[in-house]
Amino acid sequence: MLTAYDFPSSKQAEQAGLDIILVGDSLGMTVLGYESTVQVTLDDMKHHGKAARRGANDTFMVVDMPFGAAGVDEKIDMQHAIELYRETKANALKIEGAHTAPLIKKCTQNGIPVVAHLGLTPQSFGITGYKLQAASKEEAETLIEEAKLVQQSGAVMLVLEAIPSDLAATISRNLSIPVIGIGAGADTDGQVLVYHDVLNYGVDRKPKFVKRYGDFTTGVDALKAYHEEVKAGIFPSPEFTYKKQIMDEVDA
Ligand SMILES: Nc1nc(=O)c2c([nH]1)NC[C@@H]1CN(c3ccc(C(=O)N[C@@H](CCC(=O)O)C(=O)O)cc3)CN21
Ligand SMILES: CC(C)C(=O)C(=O)O
Ligand SMILES: [Mg+2]
Repeated sequence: MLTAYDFPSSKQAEQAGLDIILVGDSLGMTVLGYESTVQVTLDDMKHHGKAARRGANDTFMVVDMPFGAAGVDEKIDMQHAIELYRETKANALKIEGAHTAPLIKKCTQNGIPVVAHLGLTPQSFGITGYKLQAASKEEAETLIEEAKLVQQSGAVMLVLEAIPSDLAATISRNLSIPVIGIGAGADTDGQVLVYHDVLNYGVDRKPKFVKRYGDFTTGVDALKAYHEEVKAGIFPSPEFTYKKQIMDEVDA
């Protein structure tokens, strides 16, 4: 699983054969320049989800429910879920936190597949910070119970973020649904990373769990070359110019 947030990135993910595209609310930080995912709105997610779908019609696409849109008031949450699912043509919605178990159940009953997200849930960074979760025995036991709860509530998949790898392995073994890890070690059923982290594209922090497979910072060199060539009169050369044909016959 890889995040993608727009038409070209989802098209690339589909061309690369990724199994699942996640239109993550991390888009707030990677493409909108917000300080956290807390600024991301339902409209942001609809806008990007629709664009991502247009680039990848044949790939399973998960869209994040943003901060404040889920886990607050079940009636209103359901309206948000229905709108987001319908408008983006997502295959599933992802919802953070075990407190949303009743919403997972309601969505499932109404035909919306839900991906649960436990461990580090970035929408709660104000409470938890961005750090390893479930590091104590008590917290590990709580997380195991929460994972069972979201599965029982109907979740079709679980994302586990920033937890000890042995705990993630145990949860993956104990659940029947696929478990996708990020910063959760090698023993989950799948992995997810953020597009901009994988390609080193405009991100300045690198969490421990990020491996870079490409380097989009070369884009800056390309932009410099373009700028220099225009200033030096090198671009546009004849090969990039439409031919002269009018002015020979025009009185000016
Ligand atoms: N570009 C990007 N990649 C992500 O993986 C990501 C986002 N954005 N935005 C939403 C959340 C936030 N995430 C984050 C953000 C920061 C750390 C981080 O700095 N972790 C530190 C550990 C800090 C500590 O333990 O005190 C690290 O070095 O891994 C981790 C996950 C994961 N998600
Ligand atoms: C990091 C993944 C799991 C996510 O939720 C996101 O990209 O928003
Ligand atoms: Mg997210």
